[in-house]
Amino acid sequence: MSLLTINGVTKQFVTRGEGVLAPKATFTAVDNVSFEVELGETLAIVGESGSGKSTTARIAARLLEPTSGTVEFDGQDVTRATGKDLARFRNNVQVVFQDPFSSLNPRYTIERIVTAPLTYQGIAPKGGRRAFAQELMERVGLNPDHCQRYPAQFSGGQAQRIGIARALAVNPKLVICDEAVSALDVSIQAQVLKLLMRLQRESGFSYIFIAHDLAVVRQISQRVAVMNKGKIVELGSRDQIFSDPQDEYTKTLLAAVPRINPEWDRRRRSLGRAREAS
Ligand SMILES: Nc1ncnc2c1ncn2[C@@H]1O[C@H](COP(=O)(O)OP(=O)(O)OP(=O)(O)O)[C@@H](O)[C@H]1O
Repeated sequence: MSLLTINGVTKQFVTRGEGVLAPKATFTAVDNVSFEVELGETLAIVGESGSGKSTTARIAARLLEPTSGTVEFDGQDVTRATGKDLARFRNNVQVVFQDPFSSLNPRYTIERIVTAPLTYQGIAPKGGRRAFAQELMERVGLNPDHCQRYPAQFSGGQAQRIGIARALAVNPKLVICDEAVSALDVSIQAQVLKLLMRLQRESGFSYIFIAHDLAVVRQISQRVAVMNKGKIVELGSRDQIFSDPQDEYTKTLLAAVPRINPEWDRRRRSLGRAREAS
């Protein structure tokens, strides 16, 4: 049985009308999308800007209700779950967003931020909040003594590690990474990717990994869904998608990946390391 099943999901938005030149209209952002995520796997969703990746992710996380179709988690239909059922689902499905700073309250200490998911649910960690926060910090490769600091005292890569620590606090079964490494420098990106892969090996949860960057997707995913204009045009194993794409749009997307100049990449990496160290 799959962990998550997205079944024929469609999401329409009604755009605000602005007079006769731009009348009110219905826009289909996600169009009859279906896929499954197995426990322990990483499914990447790729596609150009506006193709519907984030809307699909938000529906999968129940941050948005679909116009039609269903979302099943662990065999339960959670499409319109409320109350305790929704709370249980939210425990199991965590989201890591693109901009780490915008999702961390600048006025809260890291200890308060990473333990917030427990606070919402009235759970008191056994050894106390401080020890729990310190353990999470260690798991994501941050100095546990820094848990009394504030978000502004961390670099972008470190802030994203804090976002990941917060997601792990409730022991989720599925983590949705929505462009989670896109805002980071290449070398920091590589470190965070390594961290995400290590955490998955340790805890066995699944990822839905949304990204523009196909090199990143190739590194982390086992299966890839390609979206175009709200539809999944192709879904297959990573190797099939990258070595033997069937759909014309997938072929175009792969052909558009720039070739990296090794010297330029080396410089970017050392610059990134220097920034992270400072
Ligand atoms: N709340 C909303 N109201 C109206 N239109 C929306 C809303 N949210 C998203 N859209 C539109 O739906 C389409 C899909 O957006 P979505 O953010 O899912 O795409 P995306 O593939 O994630 O793009 P990006 O990579 O740029 O984040 C876009 O055309 C977007 O403008």
